Amino acid sequence: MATILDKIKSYKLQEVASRKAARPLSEVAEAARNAPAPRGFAAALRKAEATGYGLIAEIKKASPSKGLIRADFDPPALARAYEAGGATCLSVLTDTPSFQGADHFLTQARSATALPALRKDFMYDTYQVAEARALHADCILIIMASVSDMQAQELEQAAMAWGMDVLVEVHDEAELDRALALTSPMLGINNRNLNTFDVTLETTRRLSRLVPQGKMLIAESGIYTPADLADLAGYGARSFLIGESLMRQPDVALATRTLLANPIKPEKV
Ligand SMILES: O=P(O)(O)OC[C@@H](O)[C@@H](O)c1c[nH]c2ccccc12
Repeated sequence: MATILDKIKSYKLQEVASRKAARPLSEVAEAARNAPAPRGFAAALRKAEATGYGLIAEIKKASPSKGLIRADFDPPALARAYEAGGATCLSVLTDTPSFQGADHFLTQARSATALPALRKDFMYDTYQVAEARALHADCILIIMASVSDMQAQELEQAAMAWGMDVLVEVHDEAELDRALALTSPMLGINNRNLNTFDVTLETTRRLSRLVPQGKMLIAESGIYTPADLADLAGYGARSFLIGESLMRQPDVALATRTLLANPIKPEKV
C-alpha cells in the first residue's frame, strides 16, 4: 500500500526533475553563492538552550492531516510575530501540494527577521539543497523515514558544503539508529508518524533514552502547552519545533511569549 510519504516522494521527484530541466544546477549554485551568509541555526538553538528553551517556530498554512490551519497567512508578518514572541529560529514549509507552502515564503519570512530559517520540505536530491541555500535557508531537514542511508549522507554533506546546518528527523528506534551515523548535532524526534498521522509525545519520551550525549534533542510536532514543554524537557529536550498550536492563535507573538515563559531550568551537568 502506498503511504503518504510514498506519494509525496513520487510527486517531489517529478517536481525536482522538472525544476532541473527549467533551471540547471549551475544557475541555482550561482544564486546560492550570492545568497546572504548562513545564520547559525544550531548555534542559535544552543545559545537559547543555555538559559531557557530553543524554539523553532513553524510557518505552515495547511497540512495533509489538518487541512487549512490558518487562513490569514502572511509569512513576513508571522515571522516578525514569532521573533517578537521570542522564537529562536523559523521553519518555513516550501512544499506546495501537501502544505500550501511556497519557496518565496521562506525567503520573505527570513528577510523580515534576524532569525535563522529552516527550509521545511522533502529532500531527496542535492539539487534541492543548493535550491535551499539559493532561497537563503540556513538549515535543511533530512527525514530518515523517506531517504536511504546513502541519500541522507549525500544531503548532509551537501548542506555542510553550503555552510548550512542539518536537522535530522526520526520517529522510531531504527531511524534513530541510522541517524546516528550522520554528523549533525541536531536530532529531531517527530511525535507525528508521517504515515499514519498518529501523534503522541510518548515518541519523544521513549526515544530520548537512546539519544547520545552531545546530540541536541529537538522534540517536534503535537506540542501545545507550557506543560508539554516541561514534560519533554524532563526527558532532555531543550528545543522544540512547533507549528499548528501557534499558527491557530490570533495573536502569534503573545502565544509564543506565553508558551516560552517560565522554562524549567537546564539540568546542571
Ligand atoms: O504543527 P505541529 O504539530 O506543531 O508540527 C510542526 C512540525 O513538527 C511538523 O510540521 C513536521 C515535522 N516534520 C515534518 C516533515 C514534513 C512536514 C512537516 C513536518
